Formats: sequence, C-alpha cells, structure tokens
Amino acid sequence: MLTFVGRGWGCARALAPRATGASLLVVPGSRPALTFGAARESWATDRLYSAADLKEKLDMSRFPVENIRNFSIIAHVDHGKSTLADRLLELTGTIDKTKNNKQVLDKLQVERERGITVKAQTASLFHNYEGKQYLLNLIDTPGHVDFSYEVSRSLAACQGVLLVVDANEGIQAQTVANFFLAFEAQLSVIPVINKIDLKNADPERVENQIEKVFDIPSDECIKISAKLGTNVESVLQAVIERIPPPKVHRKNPLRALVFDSTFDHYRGVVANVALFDGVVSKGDKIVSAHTQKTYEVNEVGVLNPNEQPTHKLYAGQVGYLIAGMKDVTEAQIGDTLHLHKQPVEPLPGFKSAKPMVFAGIYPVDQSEYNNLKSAIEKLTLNDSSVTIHRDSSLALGAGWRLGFLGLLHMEVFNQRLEQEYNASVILTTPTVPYKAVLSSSKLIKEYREKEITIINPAQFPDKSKVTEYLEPVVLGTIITPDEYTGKIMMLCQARRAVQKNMMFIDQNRVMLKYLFPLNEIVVDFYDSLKSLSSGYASFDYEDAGYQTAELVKMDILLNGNTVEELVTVVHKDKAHSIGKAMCERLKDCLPRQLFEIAIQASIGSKIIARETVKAYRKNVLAKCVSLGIFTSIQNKAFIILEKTVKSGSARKIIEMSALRIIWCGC
Ligand SMILES: Nc1nc2c(ncn2[C@@H]2O[C@H](COP(=O)(O)OP(=O)(O)OP(=O)(O)O)[C@@H](O)[C@H]2O)c(=O)[nH]1
Repeated sequence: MLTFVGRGWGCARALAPRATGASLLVVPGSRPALTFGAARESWATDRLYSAADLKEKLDMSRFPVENIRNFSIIAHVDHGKSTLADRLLELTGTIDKTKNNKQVLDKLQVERERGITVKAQTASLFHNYEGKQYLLNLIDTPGHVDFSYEVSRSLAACQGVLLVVDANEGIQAQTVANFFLAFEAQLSVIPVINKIDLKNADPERVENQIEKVFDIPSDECIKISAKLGTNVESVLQAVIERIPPPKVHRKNPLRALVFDSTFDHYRGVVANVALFDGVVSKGDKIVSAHTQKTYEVNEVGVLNPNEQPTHKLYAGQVGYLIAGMKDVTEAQIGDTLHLHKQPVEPLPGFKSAKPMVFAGIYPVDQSEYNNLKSAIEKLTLNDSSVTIHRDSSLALGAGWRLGFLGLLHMEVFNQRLEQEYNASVILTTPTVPYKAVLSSSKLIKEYREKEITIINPAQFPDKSKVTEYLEPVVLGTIITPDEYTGKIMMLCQARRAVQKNMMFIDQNRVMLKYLFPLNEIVVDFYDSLKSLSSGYASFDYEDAGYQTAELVKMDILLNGNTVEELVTVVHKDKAHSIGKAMCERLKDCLPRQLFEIAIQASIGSKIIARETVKAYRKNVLAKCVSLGIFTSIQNKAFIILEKTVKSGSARKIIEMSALRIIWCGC
C-alpha cells in the first residue's frame, strides 16, 4: 500500500475543501493524512513511502550518534541556500525529483510571494553512504540581516555549516556576518561556491576571496550549481566527512533544547527540539525548566521535511514534540525540557534579540483588539525576536508598540499577521530606541531610573530635564566594486557615519566598515546604496551600542493641533530638512477638505516648516467628506477602505490618514 504522508492534521483539514479527489489513509502510528489526486505545486514537499519503508524510518534508534550530522546552510541573500536544500532533499530521496521543487523548505506564504527565506526550516534526511545509514539534519536559514536571529538560533543546534557563496557575486556583506556567527560558535565551515553555471561565474576569484577573508584554504571549497545539480553529491560527502557528530550522551537524563516553536490551532504548541542528552518518547512526562509545568508527550517525530511521527527521539537528533501546551506563553524558545523527577542543568538558551526599530500597531477596528492580541501572541511564539509593549494613541485607540530587527522584519511580520491570522492592522512610523540620561529628579522618581530608553517619540523628554541624549549605533559592512567607493563614501558621510576600516578583498572589490547612527540607515539607506552602485554593493550591520547625540523632538501640527503619531526624533542638524520634507509630503498626500489645513513642523514652540492645503470651494458635499483609510504599508495604491464622515469629526480622520501617508509614502 502506498501512503501519502501529508502535512499537519490541522493543515490537512484546512486544505481539504480546496482539493479534489481526496481520500483518507492512515499512517501507522500517526495521525490520519489525506491523499490528493491533484497535487499542487506547494505540496511538492510531500512524498510517497511504502509501508515497510515507513516502519523502518520511524525507528530512530537506527542512527547511532556517530551517524548523525547537524548542519545549517548559511549565505548572503539569494546566493542559493534554498535551491541547494532542494537538491539535497532530492539526492537523499526525501522528495521526488520534479521540476516543481523550488525552495521547498520556504513553506510560508510570505516566503513564496517574496522569494526570500524569513524562517529557518529544519529537514531530517536519511542517507546511505559507504554502506552506512546516516541521519542528516539540515537547517535552511534566511540570508537577510533582519532575520539573522534565526541564523544564530539555528547554529545552536548544529556542529557545522555550508557557507554558500555566489560564483559571480563573490563574498558579500551577509556572507561575512554569517561566517563570523558560525566561527564564533566554533562550527566546522564548508565553503560551497554556487552558480558555477552562470556565464560570468568566476569560482577561482571567489576561492581566493574566501582564503583571504576567512583564512580557509581554497582547496576546501566545493564548486557546484545547485540549480542544475552539478557536483551536489560532493556536498553530501563533505557534510559526512568534515562535520563532526554531535557530542551528546544518550544514557544521561533527557535534556532537550526548544529552538523553535509554532502554534497549531488543533494541537497547541509544536516545539522543535534538539536533544543534547537522553531519549524522549510518546507518553513520557516532561517538565519545562522555564515554567516548571509538567506535560505528557503526545507525539514526537522528525521533519522529513513535513512532520513524521516516530517512536522516540534520541540524543543528537533534531525533531518536534507535542505535549499539550495550549498556551503560547508555555513554550519559550530557548527553554530546556527534561523528564519529570529528573531535573537537569538547563541549557544556556539564546540571548534575547535586540530590537532595532519600534512601531505602534493598532487594530483597524477597536472591536478587533482581543483577536489581534491573540494573533500577535501566536505569531511571536514563532518569531520570538519581536518584543511587545502595550501602547495607546488618541487617534488609533488601544494597541501595542512592537520592536523589530529591521524594516523588512516589520513588513514581513505585518504580512504574516494578515495572511496567517486574517488581521487588519495600522502600523505607525517606525523609530529607533533612543536613550536619555535624566537630570530632573521628578522624572527619575517617575521612571525609577536615571537612564531611560524611549521607544515612543511622543514620550521623548524635554532638553531641560535631560543631561544628555544617546542614539543607537551599528557597525556597518559594505562590500562594493571599487569603482563605486567614492560615491558610497559620500553617502556614508551624509548619513553621519564614521569610517572604521577599508580593505580590498580582491583586485577590484572593497570592504568598508562604518559606524552609523541607526536612524540614518533604517529607512532608505539600503535603497540609496543599491541605486548608487547599480545594485552591486551589499550591506550588513551589527549592533555597536550607543553614542551621545544632539537630538530634538519634532512635532507635526495640523491646524495647530499636534498629531501625536507623527512626532519624530531627529538629529538637530537635520531637523529643518526633515521637517520641510514631511510638510511637503503631507501637502501632496492629504486630501483637500472643505476647510484649509495648515501643516507645520515645530521644535518646541518654534515653527521650522509650513505648508497649506487649500480648501475646496463650497459645493454639494457641504456636509460630508470622504477620506481614504490606508492600511497597507507596502502597497503604493493603498486606499482599501472608504469612510464617510461628518465634517465635524474630520480632524481625527485627517490625522489618521496623514499618519498612514507619512509611513506609506516617505
Ligand atoms: N544560475 C543559477 N541560479 C541559481 C543557482 N542556485 C540558485 N539559483 C537562483 O538564485 C535565486 C536565489 O536562490 P535561493 O535558493 O532562493 O537563494 P537563497 O539564498 O535561499 O535566498 P534567501 O533565502 O532569500 O536568502 C533563485 O532564482 C535561484 O533559482 C545556480 O546554481 N545557478
């Protein structure tokens, strides 16, 4: 009998109505799964197993520790991590070879739509090499700097990495950043030069770069084309021969690290675990070291790449575990699970992510507050790098101020809220976290500390109550062809950056290091860099603490009323130009009304810029104005909801639309 091993039970149920010709089969020891006549492209991850095959695969005791390899694929954006993962899945027979196998491990809708990986994904591959059965646990990681937290967490479950470098582009900024994450974690690094099929590929040049920048001998590089499958077998061979097996003890009591988790509406929390010691099976009583709560294990299994229940999981293996955790707060990423009455020293867990930008998030309709709260909680279980603080606003009501690792991260989080939880939200203008050292004893008493972090510009304290302001800085790495160096240096200077280093990584490529104020790069620096360098320069950054800065709070007033949501903190030297640009932008975007709208930018009581939106002449619309409400942060044609309001309540609507225009358009 052939059995189709489908996705999660809940997922299969959700998909069933859309599929044609579905029939129900039962996998031994697993939940019922569905078979479908017309497999859709995204289902290319599913595979056919014979019942005998399956029974054998479920027995994870077949893999002694020395036959296990845990590794991640890391690289700069678009250098081919997910494509290499596809080929490895095919070569090991985990998925059938089909033309549809494109970025199979990028399972989220947002990943498929944007063509980027945002979430690290695990797959266990079974591979026969020189007469021995190996278990290869692969983690495909994101390349973009905003998701580097995913990379560092994934590395905690690995002993080695495949460092993929594009044979045409060579080493890029995220290649450097990701290499050092692996290097610091003391992992074996296997350099893989990909895309050798490209016309402009120059693998020898890239080999030399790797030797020069990372001190890895060029003969250790493996040259492949992941797209065509050329030489990918050598990668599997290197994984087995060059990456050590995990150092674990199966006879010790269970010690499992929760390195990721998701929330399933039907089954509760599904925790991805890496076992450092012991064994876990269905029916075991386990305890969370974080909450001290006890649970019974309902299911354990491996991701192959979809959930595949097994009898047990053994130390050295990576898999998933379901234990009836119904509340999202119960499965913390970084938590250690151990057996009931067999406490262990908890594993070190993960450093918490440091948010780089904060933005207010509000339900479009306040009656949706509780639903949005639950959606945010569930999504942050799967994306633990987001921080949450409660917030409220005059125009937008009750909401939250969320901290993200960057703007792309913020956009992706918003898109996932919409796509996975059907939530409609309003996001306010993002800001970076500033600090202020207080001098006012009243404020020190109120905050109970002298140095405060300000994540909402509306709460920026007045200069008279402060000794100094501090702004966050990052150490940026730029890699560019030499011909663009001059222009890029001018751009960096204009962004108040200080050069720290410059090095040629080959004859015509330069690596520049600059200390940037974070607020100078967070919005449009990357776009400017790309357009200056015709797309050839790459950029990555890491946190570098805080520096003293001359900051001022700038208010935007509409007809004399401050719009709290549009308050920004800017550097003193840039206040005038930013204020002017904001007023002009608002003038272009704000719909004309039956009354004149004065738009002003001010610092304290001093007006630094002003624009006016002229009134309509009196007409038939005397009593009503119709304004667009904008909810999409990405889409340029963003009017999705029309609201008709009496002119008396127009101020609130103008504020709201201004708020969204500022964020959408600037
Ligand atoms: N010509 C050629 N193209 C390739 C090769 N490998 C990958 N690509 C293409 O490069 C693009 C990016 O590939 P991905 O596998 O998504 O890259 P990635 O590193 O996973 O991207 P992120 O997850 O977004 O960082 C896709 O269009 C692939 O088809 C290759 O060997 N040759």
